[in-house]
Amino acid sequence: MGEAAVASVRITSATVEVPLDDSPGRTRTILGPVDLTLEQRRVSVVGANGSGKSTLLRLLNGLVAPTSGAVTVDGLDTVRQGARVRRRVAFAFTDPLSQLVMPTGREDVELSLRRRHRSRGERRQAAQEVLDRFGLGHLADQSVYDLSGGERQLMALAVVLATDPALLVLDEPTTLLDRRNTRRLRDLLDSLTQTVVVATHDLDLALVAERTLVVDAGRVVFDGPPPEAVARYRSMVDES
Ligand SMILES: Nc1ncnc2c1ncn2[C@@H]1O[C@H](COP(=O)(O)OP(=O)(O)OP(=O)(O)O)[C@@H](O)[C@H]1O
Repeated sequence: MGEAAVASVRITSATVEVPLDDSPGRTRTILGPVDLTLEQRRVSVVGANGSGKSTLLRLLNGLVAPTSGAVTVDGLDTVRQGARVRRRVAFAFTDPLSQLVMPTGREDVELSLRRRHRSRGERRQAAQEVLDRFGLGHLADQSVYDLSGGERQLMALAVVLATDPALLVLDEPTTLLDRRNTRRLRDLLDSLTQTVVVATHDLDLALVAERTLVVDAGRVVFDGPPPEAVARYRSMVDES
């Protein structure tokens, strides 16, 4: 596999507001304003529960549209050019069952590959290669409901990586993984040529990045080297 170009993400004065249930017509700002240009191959995002990490991540492939401001990936606007953005940006959800829509992993990987390989035979072969690369070949035909949580999480990752996206966005990818599979996932991320943005509560995983964002109450409160970011986040947790 060749050295892929690093994806360029630009977030300009972006806010995300949601309606207030008890006050019709009024909104609450859950993120922003955020101004960021991400051009590193590995970016991690840390922050407490409810701080806004998932919302920030969801801006990157248009799953969430900014209420004000704009988000572009490689110059493509996530709202106006959403379909093109989503072909470049793969999003892996915390809950793998949000990702796995077919009865088996093999069928799910084949579904991911439907645009790339029109012929059934080619698609089957390409799917097998993806499954083998992830060490999931032996689980390919098992019902996704019968996989363990960790196996399911790895299968969901194989499904999103099958299309070879330019940018991979991972929302807490290790929550269901044991130590061995966490290490496997870390090695896998290491081996990827794609740009990866990962939100995580696993601070060891957060450290395997070139840049780390700390999110607190909807704001990016620190943006810099991972060790400093993790230290900053730890001190915030200790103070609270
Ligand atoms: N569609 C929505 N409508 C209302 N509130 C929302 C919506 N999406 C997110 N929120 C709220 O915005 C805040 C940030 O949520 P978000 O999921 O981004 O946090 P997070 O940092 O990813 O949390 P966690 O670590 O628990 O996954 C939370 O208070 C959440 O309840």
